[in-house]
Amino acid sequence: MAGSGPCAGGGCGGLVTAPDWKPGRLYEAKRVERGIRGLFAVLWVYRRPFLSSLTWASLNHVFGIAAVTVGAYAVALSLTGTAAADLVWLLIILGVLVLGKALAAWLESWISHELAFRILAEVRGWLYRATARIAPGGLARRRTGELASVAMADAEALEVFYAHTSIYIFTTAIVSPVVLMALAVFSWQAAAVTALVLLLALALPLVLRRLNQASGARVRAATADVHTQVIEDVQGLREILAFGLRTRRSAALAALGGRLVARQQRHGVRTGLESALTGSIAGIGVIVAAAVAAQQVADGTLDRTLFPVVVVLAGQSVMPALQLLAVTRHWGLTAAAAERVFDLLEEPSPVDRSGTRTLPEDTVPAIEFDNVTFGWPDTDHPAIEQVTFRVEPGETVALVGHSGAGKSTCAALLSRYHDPDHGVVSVGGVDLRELAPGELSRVIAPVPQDVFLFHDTIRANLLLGSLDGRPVDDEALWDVLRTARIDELVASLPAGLDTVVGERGAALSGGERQRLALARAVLRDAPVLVLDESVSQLDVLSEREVRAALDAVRTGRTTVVIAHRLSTILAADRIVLLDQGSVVDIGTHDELVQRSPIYAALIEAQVDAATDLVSTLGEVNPAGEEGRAAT
Ligand SMILES: Nc1ncnc2c1ncn2[C@@H]1O[C@H](COP(=O)(O)OP(=O)(O)OP(=O)(O)O)[C@@H](O)[C@H]1O
Repeated sequence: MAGSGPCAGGGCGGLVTAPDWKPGRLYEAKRVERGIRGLFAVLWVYRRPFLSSLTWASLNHVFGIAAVTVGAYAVALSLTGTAAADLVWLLIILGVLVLGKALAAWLESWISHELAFRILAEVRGWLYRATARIAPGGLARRRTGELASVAMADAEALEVFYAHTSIYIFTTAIVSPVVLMALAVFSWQAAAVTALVLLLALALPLVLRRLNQASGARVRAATADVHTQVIEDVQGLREILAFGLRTRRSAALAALGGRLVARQQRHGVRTGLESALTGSIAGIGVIVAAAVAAQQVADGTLDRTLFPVVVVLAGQSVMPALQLLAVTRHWGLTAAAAERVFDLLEEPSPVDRSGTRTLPEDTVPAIEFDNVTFGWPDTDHPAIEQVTFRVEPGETVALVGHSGAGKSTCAALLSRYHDPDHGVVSVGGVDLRELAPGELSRVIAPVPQDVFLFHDTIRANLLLGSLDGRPVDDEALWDVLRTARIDELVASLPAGLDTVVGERGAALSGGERQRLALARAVLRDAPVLVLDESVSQLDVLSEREVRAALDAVRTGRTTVVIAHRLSTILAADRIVLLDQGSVVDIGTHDELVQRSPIYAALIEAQVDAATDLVSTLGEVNPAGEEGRAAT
């Protein structure tokens, strides 16, 4: 887009590009609602192309009004007996004005739409960066569908404002007074009547603004609900089919759709009525102005050849306002969409990222929780309380405890999804809050339970681990695959590294996804690994492979693993035992078995589960062992 059109080069190409959302000067004005202030603040950023668009829009009006006025004057002259030859010069002027109007209309439409689409693209970029800034901690309260609705539908709804409303506001403010002044030259009485009626017509939407915005907000909220449910239903399609929920979910979606239609209808009827009313007021004003002018002609205070000119000018002075009033129908929706967009843009990050400290490269740091207390937002009790433990450089520590003990909360604090309410989490002796933004991801590689793989090739998914997107050759990729014990599988795939893994890695098994995630972490070469072990059952072979991969990957790294399986617990150097958010013991497996009844109970439960599994397998296939022994 940058290379073509009137926006290229000196036009929109010369735009001030805003790398991140920074409220403009106009934004500081507190008199108007935040969403609307935000809209104008963005316009301030793009003031140069906007001014260009506004100039062409004003010229479009001026040429149009002049053309109609000249035409009306020519008609009046011909009716009063002026020879056709004497009207030629008027017709030439008329032709020039008509051509000028066409050119101005074309340029106005071109620039204003290109400007609007550029702004929408920029707003989408800002929204994306805002989402990344507050993620993942700040996103917990928002549903994916709602976010998608803001980023797509609400952002899209701003187009009307940037391509039309903003221009019409200014053309009304510029053109109408100029035309009224021209009208006053011929009849100040007609000008006064028209001005009064114009103010009345414009005041109505302003007076009803709050009503309009409230009904617009209801429509946008209902739209977001529909989007959210559609996206959730697509994401949860497997569960919907598996549990036979199709009819129930369709009915719920239909109900949401019905509510949206009802709200849109009410909004449409209300705003339509408002438009009709304001249009009628303006129309009646022109009729009254014409009546005033007719009386002046009858009194002899206005030349009869100027009567059509007065009527035309009165009509044309309200034209920009009528255009504006036509789009103010959308105002409530635009304002509500803007409110939602700026809500997200300005949502504060749950963590302050202004730290500047770095850690020396090529060192393996220790991890320390020092008296850490943290409660999740919107909860009334801490998830972990006064947690203190240290993981020495190169050591593997397993966090162990019943469900809800606080293991994942510790991992979330280590990845800085949130900051502790009290106490300090540090790496290499540096409080995580003091680390420079990129440093945390250089030093700590998280391997989550629900590994996310993009619908892309194995190579592309692996390269996500490359620091700052540095190029990595195939040999290095095979090395990390070997370390994570997944090289043989990748080599056996028809397209090798170029095999597409499917949406969310659907073409791979749970164990393979985890090993790929481990390979990605190895590629990052972060000295600290935080692994949230999958709770879902892997088959014995997969578990063994993941186990071997983890053993290889954790060598030479400080590793914190949220352990759910006995084999992982046994492989750790030390164990931190959590219970109800507190550390109740720290030690080796042997030490804890000896002295901690909670730990002993946990291990017993694991052993019982394993025994149950073995006996179930025995019942299903009593000859299995012998059969295998014989082969
Ligand atoms: N995102 C969240 N928002 C609110 N509360 C949360 C959130 N995540 C965890 N909690 C709460 O914090 C407490 C500790 O949960 P946490 O997930 O850390 O335990 P866990 O030991 O990892 O459990 P599990 O083994 O079941 O994953 C629980 O009371 C849980 O309900």
